[in-house]
Amino acid sequence: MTYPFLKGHGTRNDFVLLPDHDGSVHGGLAVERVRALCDRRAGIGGDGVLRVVRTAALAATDPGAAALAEGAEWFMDYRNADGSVSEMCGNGVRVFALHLLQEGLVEPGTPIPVGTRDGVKVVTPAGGAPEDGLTVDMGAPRLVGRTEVSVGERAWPARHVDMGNPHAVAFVDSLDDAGALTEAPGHDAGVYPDGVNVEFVVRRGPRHVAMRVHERGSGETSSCGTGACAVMVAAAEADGALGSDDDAAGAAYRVDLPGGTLTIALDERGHMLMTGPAVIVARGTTDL
Ligand SMILES: N[C@@H](CCC[C@H](N)C(=O)O)C(=O)O
Repeated sequence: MTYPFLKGHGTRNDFVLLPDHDGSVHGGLAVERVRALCDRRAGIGGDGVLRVVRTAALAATDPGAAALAEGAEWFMDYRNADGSVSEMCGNGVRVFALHLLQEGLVEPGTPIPVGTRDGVKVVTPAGGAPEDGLTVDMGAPRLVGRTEVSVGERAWPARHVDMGNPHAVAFVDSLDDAGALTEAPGHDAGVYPDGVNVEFVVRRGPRHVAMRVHERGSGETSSCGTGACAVMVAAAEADGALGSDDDAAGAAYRVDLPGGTLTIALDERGHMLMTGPAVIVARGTTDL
């Protein structure tokens, strides 16, 4: 059986998109199929899969997820490259919205609500061509507690940030300190029973940071949108810019990643607004 796919990326965090509007093709998206599609040598290659399904159609197989997406016609059913499910993908949701726009599945020029397992995220073209920039209302971050991460013999204090999915943000002296990142960094399994995305961060200037990320379920990636938001809020907190006179509200942080740059601001509601590019690079059919 062959079925359609697209390939896209946001700051080089890359995804295989599977159109499955009525849920009839990939209803129970199998772990093995996700792994085969994401395989960089034997498959299409990607950090994850974005199944494009109508929320109404998802209700038949995953009523819990569909209930979280009330009000959104389209649902981003996200899987990591190892087949595991995550609540949210910040780069993925921009690519997903671009796909909806390019296929005429949503009204151009209006905000696009996208259902996710972390609720509805609203995506808006930032001005100009949508490929150049889309802004996502990522909702309010939760600063949960303090923890520790490690690579080999080295350990760092880390901030536990919940962006719908779990993050540990560690400030380091150099991005090289994290080494090759071929394995998941050590972390407290009591704090993160379902695994964690780990960000290593350095300062580049006022409201300007750079980071690397090891993603749960995908390994080191070139970018992570939820991770960049977690880093921004940890940096703003460390700057004393949360809830003070020098409030971070409205002021954007620049977050450099190996795959590009994301801009993240906190609005007056405490919601994070993440802006970055999205690209569709290929489309075709596959029998993987
Ligand atoms: N790359 C994504 C995050 C994808 C999910 C993550 N690996 C997890 O398991 O939580 C992003 O851009 O946010």
